[in-house]
Amino acid sequence: MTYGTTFSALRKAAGPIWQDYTHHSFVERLGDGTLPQAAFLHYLVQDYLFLIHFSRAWSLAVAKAGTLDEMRYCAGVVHALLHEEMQLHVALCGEAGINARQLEQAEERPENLAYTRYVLDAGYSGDFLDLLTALAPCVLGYGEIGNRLSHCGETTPYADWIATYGGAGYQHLCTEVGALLDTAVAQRIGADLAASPRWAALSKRFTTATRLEVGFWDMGLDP
Ligand SMILES: Cc1ncc(C[n+]2csc(CCO)c2C)c(N)n1
Repeated sequence: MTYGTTFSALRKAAGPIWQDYTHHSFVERLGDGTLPQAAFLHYLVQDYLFLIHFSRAWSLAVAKAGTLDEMRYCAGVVHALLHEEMQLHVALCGEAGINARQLEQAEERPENLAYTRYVLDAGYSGDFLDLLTALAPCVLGYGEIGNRLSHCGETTPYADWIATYGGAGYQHLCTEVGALLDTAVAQRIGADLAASPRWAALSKRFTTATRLEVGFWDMGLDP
């Protein structure tokens, strides 16, 4: 699965840490069904809090956007996060007896705090591209994971989660976010991102966010 040329370059520059994220043992155990349910629920509760902050971060992208197209696109992601992705968590946790109020009142783990505030800071202290490169590993990494797990044909209790990220709707979103990134780079930097003075900092942001995704999976295995 490829989601545009900018993502491909950033992913390559991240080196083995990208594989650590997308092939983490949490992910492999979601795929083969051996992940304990307690670990999955712990992850979902933390992820619900994560998504609240990511909704803020995509809202900040609306404010940092340079064009109406960028604004409209990011506003659409905010809507999808608040009304769709978070509802998946409410439904899955509800089945396990955890209600929405309990989700909101859960205590944030430091790994979660580190990641979400890092991304928000990228947006507050930087521009639209800084924010988008910090957001990209989250969206596109889950795209790769969902795509891979949905084709491995294993039966697992986590099939609904896999179907969400491996399904056509989410894969389409990833293609669009990849294109948003390519267009944003083309409009601000030009054809050759890797040759621009901003490459090192943008690549570092992407790699740091990827490291924080690895930390999030590690946290998931440690309820
Ligand atoms: C730790 C963690 N990383 C990535 C995602 C996936 N995700 C988060 S925000 C977003 C934007 C578009 O819906 C997507 C796909 C997650 N849920 N939790």
